[in-house]
Amino acid sequence: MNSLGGIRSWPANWRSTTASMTTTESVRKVPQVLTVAGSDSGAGAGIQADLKVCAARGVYCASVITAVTAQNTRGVQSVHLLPPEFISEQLKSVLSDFEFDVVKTGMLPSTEIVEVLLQNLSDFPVRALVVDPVMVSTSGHVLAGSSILSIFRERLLPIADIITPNVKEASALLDGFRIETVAEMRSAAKSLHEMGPRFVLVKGGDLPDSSDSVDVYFDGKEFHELRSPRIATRNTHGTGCTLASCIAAELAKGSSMLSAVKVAKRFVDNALDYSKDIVIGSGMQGPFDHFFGLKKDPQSSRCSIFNPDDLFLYAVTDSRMNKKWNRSIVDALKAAIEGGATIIQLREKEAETREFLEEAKACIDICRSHGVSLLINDRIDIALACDADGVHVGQSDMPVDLVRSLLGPDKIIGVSCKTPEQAHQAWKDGADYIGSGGVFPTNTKANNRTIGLDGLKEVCEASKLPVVAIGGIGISNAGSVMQIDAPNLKGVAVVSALFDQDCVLTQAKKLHKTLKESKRGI
Ligand SMILES: Cc1ncc(COP(=O)(O)OP(=O)(O)O)c(N)n1
Ligand SMILES: Cc1ncsc1CCOP(=O)(O)O
Ligand SMILES: [Mg+2]
Repeated sequence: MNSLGGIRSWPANWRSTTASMTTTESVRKVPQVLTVAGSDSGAGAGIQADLKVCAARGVYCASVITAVTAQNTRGVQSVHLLPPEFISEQLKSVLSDFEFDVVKTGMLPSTEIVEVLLQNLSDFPVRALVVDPVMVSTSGHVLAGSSILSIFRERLLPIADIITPNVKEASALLDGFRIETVAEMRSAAKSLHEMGPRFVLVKGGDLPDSSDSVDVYFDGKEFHELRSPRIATRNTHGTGCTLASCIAAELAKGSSMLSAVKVAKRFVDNALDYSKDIVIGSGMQGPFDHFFGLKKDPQSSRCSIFNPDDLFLYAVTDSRMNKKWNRSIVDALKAAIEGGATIIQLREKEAETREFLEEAKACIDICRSHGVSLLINDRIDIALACDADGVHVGQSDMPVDLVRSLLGPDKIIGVSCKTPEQAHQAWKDGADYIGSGGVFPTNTKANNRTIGLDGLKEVCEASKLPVVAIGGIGISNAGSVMQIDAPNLKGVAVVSALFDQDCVLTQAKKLHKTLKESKRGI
């Protein structure tokens, strides 16, 4: 693991060994994951889910099968374990050939199978290990009994980079520790962390009586509660395998751990939402569609991992203000994020291209390590060059349909709109959100027409996209903005309220608190 919780780097010579096997000059390394798990004949979970999510996230996935299950949407009818020697043959075969970035484990149903895995991981060290301690199927069938608990605790967990138990699995690993609240999930995450994994994600999907699905992430120092609204659907078979494999895929592409976890959670939420009404099989646990990102309808075709709730406290940077207060962009961003900023836009109106790019790269590192998206203002070329999470463009910048075709389906695109017509066009052109304002007069952007709270409301009502309000917003008036009656108004974007201030951290915290209180009051 590197300092951001990403994965270890390859030895300096890996590229030359790979290059020696090809006749072409340039070698393109494809991110690679190995899944070591059980086969699900219904293809909703297990190896089949792992292969699908990795393919959907642009990562190659090889598979070592530990057990073959006869299962469908009604449950598990039968399980056949493969002989440990043959599992070892599979492991040797692929580990001696491929250069996996990440190994992900799922169903490891016997001590002997864990032993052969450990032996092979010691013969062929890998860069990162994601352990999904699969024990019971969604339908309640035991897939790995209590006999595996001690080898998990003593030998597998200590070498894992992250473990992803649900509450039942966390409880089993902790000798039956009762987990019924988020506070108990936190205690469980802490105790599991003491067993050796570098990161722990306790999944709260099965927690009784909660309207949100809350997962608790612990890095040994800090907890993060990752919340998303529950999606009413029967099609949840394979969510655990998908989440863990998506984490593995994102790590393989170079993400930090927190960022990988956030992307994976969002991927699962989006897949569940997209597939909530599909009918496959006659049972109670249907599979979902991992390829929602490839669908034909332009509005549903984007494999977007954008979460509109991220617009809650949108920090837009300003280099003149940083100069005035004598702080670096990196320090300003760190403070804003620590104070609660949920998305960042790098708005650089003065820098030369080279300087802007260097700045963007430094900011990307900070944002990725905190799992916060970074968008670039105006400059599509800079966004492409630094692989930012997206861009924000205005009505006189590059047209949105062209931006979408240049950036592809995954990137976030925001568009400034002052009128219902512009909002409709932004949606048609494939934007993800609208920035609407100036709501109040501002000194930050010259000659900017103020639309007021009424203008904002009119845009929100016409918009099929989520909206963030901008312009002259600060602690004193953020409440009045959030209280306009518009469910798609997701937050406020601010420049001077954070960055033209003595202490960015204090202002961010105060504004975050104000926004939370006004949201509660709605
Ligand atoms: C979130 C958000 N909303 C609106 C804007 C303004 O964009 P634009 O109209 O292109 O003006 P400039 O920022 O480029 O001056 C924004 N940047 N962010
Ligand atoms: C970029 C932008 N677009 C519309 S208003 C504005 C400036 C917002 O700055 P501030 O939050 O300091 O009023
Ligand atoms: Mg612009």
